[in-house]
Amino acid sequence: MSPILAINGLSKQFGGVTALAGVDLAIEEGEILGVVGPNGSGKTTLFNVVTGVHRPSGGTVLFRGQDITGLKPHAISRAGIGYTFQQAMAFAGLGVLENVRIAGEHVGTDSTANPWPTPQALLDFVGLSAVANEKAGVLPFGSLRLLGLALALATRPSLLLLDEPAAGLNDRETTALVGLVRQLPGHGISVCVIDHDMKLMQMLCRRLAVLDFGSKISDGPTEAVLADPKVLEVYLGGDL
Ligand SMILES: Nc1ncnc2c1ncn2[C@@H]1O[C@H](COP(=O)(O)OP(=O)(O)OP(=O)(O)O)[C@@H](O)[C@H]1O
Repeated sequence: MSPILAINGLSKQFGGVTALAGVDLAIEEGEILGVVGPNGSGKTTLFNVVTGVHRPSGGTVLFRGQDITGLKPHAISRAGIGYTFQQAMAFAGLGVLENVRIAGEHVGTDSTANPWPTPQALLDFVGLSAVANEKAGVLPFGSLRLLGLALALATRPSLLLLDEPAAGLNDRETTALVGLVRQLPGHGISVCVIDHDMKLMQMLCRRLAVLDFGSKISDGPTEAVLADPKVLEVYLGGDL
């Protein structure tokens, strides 16, 4: 099967800084792929280029075989790529359910069956039904993260990019999040996740790709990648 996302020779310069230096990466249909790497290795830039926040300096991004390189974020969202931010993004003054409703209005949909046909169904899925009518701004941090996931899912992605989804969550909240994300491929949603937490990545991902100074240095089954001498060298003295 061809990959849902094919990244070829992707590069990004910020002035004199090379954030991405010719990255090739494929995300397969139905997988949960992890992307790891030290601070500043280019992970968020990779997501920002795929989602159209930044234009690449070179290379291409194919989504389901279509060239989406350099398209605007709304066009990429409409094509079916969803994104959660490191900071949960919601309208603080609006209700939780209202936030999900609005997120679902501002995107196109593809022809795939919608596993959560209503905003309420999405809130049930992420476990926030009890606070449906609360203002988003009063939610505790962990719930705000779950709302961020619901907002991304409301855009009906077939590929979801998660940027440090468990940052700041306690163990119970992280376990809940892992349980939700693992269900996504069963709903037709492929996932690519960035995180520094290797335990989380081992729970979520059968495959990892590792970036270092903007280049991919390893890519394969999670256990093999974590034992790769090149990866161990990068993380020497770190938290691997
Ligand atoms: N908008 C920008 N302008 C200038 N430089 C940038 C910009 N965004 C990222 N960079 C630089 O590009 C490099 C890669 O940064 P990026 O945020 O992609 O790394 P990262 O792997 O996501 O890091 P972290 O794990 O700390 O989030 C860094 O040197 C960073 O300073």
